[in-house]
Amino acid sequence: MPASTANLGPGFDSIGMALDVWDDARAEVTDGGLVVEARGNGAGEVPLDGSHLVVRSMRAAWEALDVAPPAGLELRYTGAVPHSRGMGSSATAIVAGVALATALAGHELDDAATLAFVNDVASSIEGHPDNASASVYGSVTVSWADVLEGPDAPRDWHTAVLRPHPDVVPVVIVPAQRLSTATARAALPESVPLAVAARNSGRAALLAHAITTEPSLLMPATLDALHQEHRRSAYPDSMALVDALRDAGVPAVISGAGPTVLALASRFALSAVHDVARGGEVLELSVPTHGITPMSR
Ligand SMILES: Nc1ncnc2c1ncn2[C@@H]1O[C@H](COP(=O)(O)OP(=O)(O)OP(=O)(O)O)[C@@H](O)[C@H]1O
Ligand SMILES: N[C@@H](CCO)C(=O)O
Repeated sequence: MPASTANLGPGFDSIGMALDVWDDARAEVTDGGLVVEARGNGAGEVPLDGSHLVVRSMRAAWEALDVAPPAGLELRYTGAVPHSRGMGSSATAIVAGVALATALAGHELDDAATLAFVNDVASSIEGHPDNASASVYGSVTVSWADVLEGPDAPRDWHTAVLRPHPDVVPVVIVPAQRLSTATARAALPESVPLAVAARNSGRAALLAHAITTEPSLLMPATLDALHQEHRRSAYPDSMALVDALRDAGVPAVISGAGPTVLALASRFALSAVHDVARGGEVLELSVPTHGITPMSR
């Protein structure tokens, strides 16, 4: 399962993009007991019992499938996605759990209906679909729920997959600082004025056009009115870097709930990103055109 970046500016809780950093998860049914092994990012930090996020996600998937969990389970997880940085680690882990459980229940992970199920269940567990859908499908994803109103209404999540323009190079600048999504979400207002929502809708629609077809419009297309300014005090250094990159002509945003910064650089602007972002961990990535990748043993 790949990492992901969410929002891309105005696509709050809707638009995501897969990033070429991969977690690896393997599971085997056993006669009894639970064994969890965690390697790489998260090792020594995440619980190794039934409260592990992947195990919880597997249980939720079996419940949604109306399938009894097996007597025993061995889970081996190797994490490359950094935790609590804005690169979708929790969604990657949730997608892994739902995908593994669905495969163990006998469903083929390259089947469109199975992927739609994994996408729906994983997005429901995460609470918003932007990261999960990108990890499921790869590429750029636009996700929506069947219901438009009522925060507690049951949702069925759906996703359209867009192919990013080949000139768009995602560059992430990953700070050492961590920020949990829950903390970042607590900084957001309950509601916004209609005029602000309308302006943001226009930018989000423009983003879908710019990232697929006309990258020269990415600067106006990545301007967000819903979340970044409200969270500025939670990641002041990242916002200063976003501002500096935009001043240098590079479309830059906060990646997900931060504090990682995402620059959507054209191939010609990569040196500008490196000049402005000097000091941070700068990773030039690609966008995988596939998400969950089943591997035979
Ligand atoms: N591979 C994993 N195994 C177990 N738990 C994980 C794993 N990956 C993430 N988590 C849990 O999710 C938490 C991070 O989730 P959080 O939503 O705060 O950040 P994120 O998903 O990395 O960033 P963002 O949602 O902004 O992209 C970790 O602290 C850990 O509890
Ligand atoms: N849309 C989410 C992404 C992080 O999980 C947010 O910004 O809170």
